[in-house]
Amino acid sequence: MIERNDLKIANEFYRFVEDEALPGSNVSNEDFWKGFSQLIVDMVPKNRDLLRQRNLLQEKIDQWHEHNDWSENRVEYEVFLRDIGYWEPTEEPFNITTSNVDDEVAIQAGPQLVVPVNNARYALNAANARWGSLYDALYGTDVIEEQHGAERGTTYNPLRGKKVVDYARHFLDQIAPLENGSHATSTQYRIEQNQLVVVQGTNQTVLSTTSKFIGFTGDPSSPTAILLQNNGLHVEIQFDRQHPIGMTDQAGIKDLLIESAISTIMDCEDSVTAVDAEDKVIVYQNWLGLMNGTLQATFKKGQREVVRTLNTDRKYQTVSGGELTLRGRSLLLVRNVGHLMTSNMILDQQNQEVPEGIIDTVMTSLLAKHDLLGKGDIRNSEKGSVYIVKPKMHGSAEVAFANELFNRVEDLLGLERYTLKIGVMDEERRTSLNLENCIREVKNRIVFINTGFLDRTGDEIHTSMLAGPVIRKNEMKDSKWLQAYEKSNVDTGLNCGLPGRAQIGKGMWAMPDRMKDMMEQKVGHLKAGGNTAWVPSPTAATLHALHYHQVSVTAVQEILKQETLDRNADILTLPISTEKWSANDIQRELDNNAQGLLGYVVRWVEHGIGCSKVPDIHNVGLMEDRATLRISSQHMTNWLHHGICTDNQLLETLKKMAKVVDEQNSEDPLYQPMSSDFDRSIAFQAACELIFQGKNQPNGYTEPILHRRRQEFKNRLYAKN
Ligand SMILES: CC(=O)SCCNC(=O)CCNC(=O)[C@H](O)C(C)(C)COP(=O)(O)OP(=O)(O)OC[C@H]1O[C@@H](n2cnc3c(N)ncnc32)[C@H](O)[C@@H]1OP(=O)(O)O
Ligand SMILES: O=CC(=O)O
Ligand SMILES: [Mg+2]
Repeated sequence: MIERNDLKIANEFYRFVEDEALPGSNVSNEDFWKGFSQLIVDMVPKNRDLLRQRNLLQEKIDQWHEHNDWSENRVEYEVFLRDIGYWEPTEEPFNITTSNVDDEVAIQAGPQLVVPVNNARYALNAANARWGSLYDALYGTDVIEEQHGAERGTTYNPLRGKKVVDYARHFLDQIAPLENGSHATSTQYRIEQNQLVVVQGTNQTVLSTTSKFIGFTGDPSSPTAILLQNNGLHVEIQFDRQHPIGMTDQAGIKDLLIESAISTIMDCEDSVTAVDAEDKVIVYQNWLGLMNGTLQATFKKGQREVVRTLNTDRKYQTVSGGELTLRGRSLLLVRNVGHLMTSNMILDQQNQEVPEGIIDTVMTSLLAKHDLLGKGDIRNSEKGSVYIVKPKMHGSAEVAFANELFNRVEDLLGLERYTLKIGVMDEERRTSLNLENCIREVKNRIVFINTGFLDRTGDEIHTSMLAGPVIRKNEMKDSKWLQAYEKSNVDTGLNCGLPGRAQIGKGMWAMPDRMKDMMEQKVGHLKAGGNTAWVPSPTAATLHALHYHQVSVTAVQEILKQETLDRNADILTLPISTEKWSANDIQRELDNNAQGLLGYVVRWVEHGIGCSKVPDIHNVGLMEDRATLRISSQHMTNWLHHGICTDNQLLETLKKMAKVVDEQNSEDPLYQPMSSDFDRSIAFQAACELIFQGKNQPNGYTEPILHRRRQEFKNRLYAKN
């Protein structure tokens, strides 16, 4: 540890700050450490008080459930929540005033990709996922069904290829219909007298709405690309008659390039494993590389060595002879960790670990200053803003704390007030109930609210742990509280004037391989008023982008604004079940939760991987992160507490499913089977602790156990080496 300004700082982190973060930031080392130290003195006690308040409220809620039956006393329950200050009084209506927001957040409706920022290869891929190939996204996923000769196979399947092309032509007909005929029969595209002319054999036609054609590349008589715009999003038709696909296409089309991940969240939180200075420096280094444009990843794909860097912008000629530049990369936001955890990277004046959320805000802002100063060739925010997503806040006092922290960090780094923007995750019940007050606390800097329904489900289970046994996991998405929460979130966002300044976001699609289902269901997010929604991969971003061409979210929001909603109806309908499940149903539920939990935890604790695709018992690969772990662990804790299962049954289930997970990972040479020694397996012990100690975990969070167990595993590794 290095001692500086009354702080003890882990050497690795200190060197990163001194050698990489501060140089070029226009902040002197002296001012930085002095200011950071004072910020810690002032802010840490407030952070601790907020956590104490969380615990106090949870204790009161637990006591209430011990003495009352919620289903018989619903009104009393609501009064009680108000009395203890869990449910806050509302004040006068207001509108947010956030300014200098990039169009990607303020105006354009489209997909939001999330990626663990500590994985440079994925992070670069995500930043570049602003544009994606529709042909690849269709050919490579189940959107085109694998049947009747259209299977993927090992070599190119022309029948599957034809289905892809048909789908894409149909999409063009939807977003840019022709005055006559269909894109399906087009044989040539060219530009004549500033118009896009579409030839169909001996006939020619134009677009029904000619203004949808906004640019091109190449020769007007034989362009290499045609740029269309619809609902504020772009699509590029690409031509190349020498290309293997283009040469088989009657119009020479080789692909449709879709504007896809309009924004991307670089995640430092639930998809990341970072438990010490060594891990955190990688997180910060990657974010710095994205902010100054120098991030690079070199890796092998098959036999090929790939060097991945950030894409440059895209240039077109306009119809009127000018030049048009479109951004080649997603607008990047960064998700900090929440208020809960502390980090051994910095010890404060009392030798206590400093809250990691405070360090994250200081560091991710300092690193983003490299973008604001615009020294590199590549810019993130053209409007000079830094976009920080703040997760897991409980109620308006915690949001007010974040606001104060942001003020302090702006002062520390010499940034103008409200340069630091905030995205508020609506993912704890105390925030859902008090969302309007939460938004008010950051009304000058808020750029999004987002229904993080996964954490929100975990919080729902933990908060009402003592109220009764919860419904089965898969029933949650149709439950009353969840529907009410989603509606209330949109309604609050509209009433606080978010459209035009900030996003109203919807949650993650957690089945990365089920793209056909996503195409059928995720359009619902737009119809419910969300102008962005989370996707787990670039391919999902490209496919989900099609929804924003089909539905104008602006029009939907206009209609919703006219409606009046009783925001509170059903939001406090607890997901408690009175069903008598069969022994078989109970076992299947336990098996499913245990498999997902173990499959995720083993990779977290022993491999340092914070987001994984883990098969459920139906063999559907599910995106698992810390929020889904919070659900599965709390669910099992709840059933155990209410005697739906016994300790022994749970332990035997975990042992049985550990063998299944071991089998699933058997091809990984670095994998250590849990079942070879359950007592010695740190991952297995972590899994048990998450469930058997689940009632005592703060708000049901999994971080404290995961971090401790990962540190234990790392120590064992270092001791061995
Ligand atoms: C509740 C919440 O908080 S949700 C937010 C947290 N969740 C996330 O951030 C989800 C992020 N997604 C992921 O981490 C991954 O998609 C997973 C773990 C779900 C699946 O990963 P894998 O099993 O490796 O995916 P798969 O093998 O199908 O695809 C890998 C390819 O897709 C790319 N890819 C997958 N996900 C992403 C992503 N989110 N961003 C960028 N690229 C991605 C990889 O770069 C890789 O391509 P490459 O070989 O060209 O580099
Ligand atoms: O962060 C997202 C969630 O669903 O939780
Ligand atoms: Mg979350």
